[in-house]
Amino acid sequence: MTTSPEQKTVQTRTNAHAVVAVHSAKGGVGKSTVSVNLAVGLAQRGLRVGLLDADIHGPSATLLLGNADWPDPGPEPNTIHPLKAHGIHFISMGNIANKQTPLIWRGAMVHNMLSQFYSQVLWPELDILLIDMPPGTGDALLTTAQADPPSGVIVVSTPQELSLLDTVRGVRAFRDLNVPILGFVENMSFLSCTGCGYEDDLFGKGAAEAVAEQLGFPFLGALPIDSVICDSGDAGVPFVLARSASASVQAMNAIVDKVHAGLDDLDVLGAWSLEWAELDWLTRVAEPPEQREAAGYPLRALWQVSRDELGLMWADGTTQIIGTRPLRLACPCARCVDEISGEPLLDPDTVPSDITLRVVKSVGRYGLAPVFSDGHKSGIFSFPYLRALGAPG
Ligand SMILES: Nc1ncnc2c1ncn2[C@@H]1O[C@H](COP(=O)(O)OP(=O)(O)OP(=O)(O)O)[C@@H](O)[C@H]1O
Repeated sequence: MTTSPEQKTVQTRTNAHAVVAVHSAKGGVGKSTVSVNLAVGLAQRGLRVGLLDADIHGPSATLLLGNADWPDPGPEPNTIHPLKAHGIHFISMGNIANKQTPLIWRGAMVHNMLSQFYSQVLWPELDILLIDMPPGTGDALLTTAQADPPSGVIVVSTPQELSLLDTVRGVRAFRDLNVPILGFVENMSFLSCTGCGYEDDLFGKGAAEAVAEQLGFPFLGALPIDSVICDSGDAGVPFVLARSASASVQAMNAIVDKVHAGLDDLDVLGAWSLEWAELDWLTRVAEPPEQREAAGYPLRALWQVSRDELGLMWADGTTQIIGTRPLRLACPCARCVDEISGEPLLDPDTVPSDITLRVVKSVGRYGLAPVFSDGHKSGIFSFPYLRALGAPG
């Protein structure tokens, strides 16, 4: 994965309690099919769901959701409203590009377009924003991580050896960005004969599950090869909406239930944050929901000590005070630290001496994501990393 010089901080208007990426390192394995059905399935369970189709070269959401309308313009120049379909909000290049437009774009153009999906789409408040990632581990992955660091990633793979090799590569890329893997979905797992029910393990059913187990990640479920999945995709009606007892609909619903339960476990839906203030900072204290402490959450409170100092109280009662500039200089994200060598990439002279914070958001159960006043926000600071940053105050 490379950082091109054109890449800049991405401003975002996303307004979601949780951002979850759906990724497959290999193309055509059914990642968009899983994304769309997961989004609609979670909406059926009462969540406010958005879907950002980040596959700029090969957008699918427009077709799979059956809405090819142009987005309505927003009240401010260069802003648009997301589209709606089957109870979710979504945006896709397929709703913006002319069908005849060849989508052969350079990395920087993809980055710019994707950044606009974050900065110019007027997302409503969402419980969860799913990002349908393009295949591979290219620039889109970095743009996504910079714009709004995902709380987790769902990995989609078919069971073939070749697909799994790529999948492991993709998992490493997310691990380097400190994004936790929420689980694996095995698509096109087997072929079931609608006549006699005979199952043909065409590609080696269970291989993706075995890899998930080997790597220590949850397995979310397997989807069969089913013409209903393909036909409903072509018809723009997600198959999870079918009121049928078919094996694929049941399997998809089981996957949605597991993801839903996983979001609760990760506490991403009960996300909390601390808004920073220029004045009046003594009133700025944020406390995580009480039940978290019982569940072993390591942080008891977060507060603004002064204009440029952040206070943390850990569950064992110790407090720690960290200056906002040292915090910015310690950012562990892929733009500030070389992913492979671990060498620092951030030039300290580029960090303003009077830097402060705008907001500090919780990320799952494992850390905090600060948004700094210079616009930088791609760093996820795990709790152990934060604790190691400074002696208790
Ligand atoms: N389990 C399945 N059974 C039958 N057809 C499927 C299944 N999963 C996906 N498909 C079909 O395979 C095609 C590719 O699926 P999809 O677009 O979801 O893959 P993708 O991984 O997102 O592709 P891309 O790499 O282009 O982003 C679509 O026509 C879809 O309907």
